[in-house]
Amino acid sequence: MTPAARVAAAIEVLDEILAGAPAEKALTGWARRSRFAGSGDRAAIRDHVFDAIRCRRSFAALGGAETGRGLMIGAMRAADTDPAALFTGEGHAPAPLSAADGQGAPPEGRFAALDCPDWLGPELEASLAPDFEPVMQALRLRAPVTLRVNARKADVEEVRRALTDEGIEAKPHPLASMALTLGAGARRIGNSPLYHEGLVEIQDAASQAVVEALPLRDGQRVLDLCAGGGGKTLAMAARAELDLHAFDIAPRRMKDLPARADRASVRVTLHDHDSLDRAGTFDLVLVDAPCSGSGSWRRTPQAKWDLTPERLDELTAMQDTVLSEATARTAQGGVLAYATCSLLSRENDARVAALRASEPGLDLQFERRWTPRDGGDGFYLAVMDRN
Ligand SMILES: C[S@@+](CC[C@H](N)C(=O)[O-])C[C@H]1O[C@@H](n2cnc3c(N)ncnc32)[C@H](O)[C@@H]1O
Repeated sequence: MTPAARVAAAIEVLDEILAGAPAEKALTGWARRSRFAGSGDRAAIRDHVFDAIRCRRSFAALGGAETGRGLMIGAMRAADTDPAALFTGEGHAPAPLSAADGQGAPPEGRFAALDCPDWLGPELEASLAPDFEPVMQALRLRAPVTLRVNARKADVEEVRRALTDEGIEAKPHPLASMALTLGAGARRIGNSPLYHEGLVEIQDAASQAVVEALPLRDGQRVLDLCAGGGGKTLAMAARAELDLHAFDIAPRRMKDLPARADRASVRVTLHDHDSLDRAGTFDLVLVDAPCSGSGSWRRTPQAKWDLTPERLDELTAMQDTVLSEATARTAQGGVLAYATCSLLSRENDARVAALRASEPGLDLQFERRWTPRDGGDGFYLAVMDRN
């Protein structure tokens, strides 16, 4: 496909997303209908689409309309490229610009220029203080692909060399000891034997840093109470000889965890409600809570625009519920760890303060925050001792 045909395809996909389709579904649907497209085309179209969703507000202003076409015109203007170069109408290119496209103008106001929803801007700014603008700018850019080397099976240097032999550039990431950030060739990682044999997992560097900060020791009985796909479960398993248990309120989210654990050569006991109730208390309980995901908006940019004040209220209520469940499952003398990939104080330290006000006997050992400026997703971690 020509560069212009890729832009035309991105416009088609973006229109579906703006009409309410989830981004992944719209991209997969387009790929199924377009067998002529190669993997390079699909990757380029995906990049156009995700870049445009991340910068939806500013690109729509620059492009003169919040449509697929307007966003792609805006994207080109944001990159100081004349859209007329690709909007030619020739072959499969988008139609030439006309009066109907409007003029476009720079986004009005600070929050619009930062691609931040107006209603959330003040709260994000209060939470991030002087980091607000640089963090919002960072959220407008693509996130790197980062691997976690499975310490049970390999070391970082050995994996880096093997990746180089496969033509995939990789370099250590400063946030976590087992993290490798991929450069050229990153898209090939899904086909790499290193991945299929469980030597590496794809995991954000700050997500790895959260697990590295946990006070894990051999022999502990540990519960990952919000296990989801098990990213942090497996990272914990690689750190120490644990008696490791996993639960998620939506059990289907854990469906790949047994196969992933096998591949990584670790053991995890999966629970349903009944077995968890019979399992007693744990030396360490990790709550990787459902949240706004504001720290990972680079990867899931649609979530930035879909979040509403009502949904944020629901999420904080869920965080309080899961934290009080987790406290009850933490042994006396044990550790309760609370993590989110949110940048909002309301979902982070404010939830910990509310919990400690209602549950006496929880001492705060430490809190840490990461933002995309550190090179990974935004994360928050609080580690508490239960006395
Ligand atoms: C941020 S995700 C977890 C991601 C996962 N830990 C990882 O590293 O891949 C939050 C998870 O919490 C689950 N969840 C929400 N409320 C819960 C509850 N009350 N108890 C247990 N899990 C819950 C959701 O289904 C979701 O899978």
